[in-house]
Amino acid sequence: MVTPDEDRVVLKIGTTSLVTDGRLEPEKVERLCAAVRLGIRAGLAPVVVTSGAIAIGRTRHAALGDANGAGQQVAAAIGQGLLYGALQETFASYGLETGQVLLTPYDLIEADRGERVRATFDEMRSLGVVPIVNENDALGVRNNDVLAALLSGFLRAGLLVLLTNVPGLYDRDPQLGGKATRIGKVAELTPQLEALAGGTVVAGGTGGMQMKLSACWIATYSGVRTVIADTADPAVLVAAREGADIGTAFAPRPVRGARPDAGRLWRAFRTPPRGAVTCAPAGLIAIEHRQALRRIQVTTARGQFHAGDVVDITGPDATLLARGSIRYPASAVEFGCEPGTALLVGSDYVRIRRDAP
Ligand SMILES: N[C@@H](CCC(=O)OP(=O)(O)O)C(=O)O
Repeated sequence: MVTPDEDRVVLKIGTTSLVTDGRLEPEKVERLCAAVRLGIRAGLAPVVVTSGAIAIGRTRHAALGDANGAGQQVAAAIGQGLLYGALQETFASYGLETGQVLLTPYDLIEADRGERVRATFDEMRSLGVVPIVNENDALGVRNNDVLAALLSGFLRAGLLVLLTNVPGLYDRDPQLGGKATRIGKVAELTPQLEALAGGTVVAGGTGGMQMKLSACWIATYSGVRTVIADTADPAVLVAAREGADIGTAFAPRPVRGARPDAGRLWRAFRTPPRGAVTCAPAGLIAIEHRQALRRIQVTTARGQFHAGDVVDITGPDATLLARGSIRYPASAVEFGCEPGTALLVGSDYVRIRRDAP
């Protein structure tokens, strides 16, 4: 059992907040260092997650300008050393020792790797070394918003700050024109809110607002308060920690019992569902109480899923209630299972709505 660590904060900064035309902008790096130093002086233990390796590597090697797949991974492999080297030097000029940690989500999901990751972060903290994290992109490029969210839950951080080049989440995509209003606080992230606001694209980054909202699902379901804010202010970390009105703040989701681990959250929010099962009334109650969903509590199954695949669990009106890994293939659900067979137990799924009907 890991205890919550309110002073630990994860600060994720995107490519556009550090890099312009394929080069690190010294002023932007200084602003990041200033934010981290202010946070440390206020008693926080920041963990920095930075992007930028791919953009820097593309500029360094002419053949990689618009490469995808393995070429993009090579760009990251070239750029990562340059990115970290420059960050380490600038942080040092602010009196801060840093250490580079390259991770994949699986390092947080798989138990034995996770233990070593945790030990490294704990030791860095006790030695006053600021971790500078990036995805280990040479092995496959995913997204740092999501990695930062998984890491914040894994470390039981008190706060996740996602820095970007927009001031927060808007009630409609500002790029569509017309009046868009920043949403200051989100008490509960819902699929409806995500659909409303999720189209906002962050130029130059890999994910845009949609990816940030995926990260918000993961972090808030891990019990971590999450703030999306722009990079303009070095006081951002302290302000976010104090609950000031900056960007968009997402309240952590109250969780009954054990918080979902990184693997369950990864499956619920980042693994495309291979099918869906529809609940009968008794199934709705089972999901509401995070109990096993049994065959008799399901009316229909859709999709060609296999045992272990991720499926949506929906109400009769197709409302998404939960998502998780089903224990039986579609064929067994349709024809073979005994009525009492548990298709998913409580630790196999994450409820998506707080108040399932
Ligand atoms: N890990 C990659 C960036 C991946 C990523 O999520 O980028 P961004 O959307 O700019 O935060 C890199 O260092 O270039």
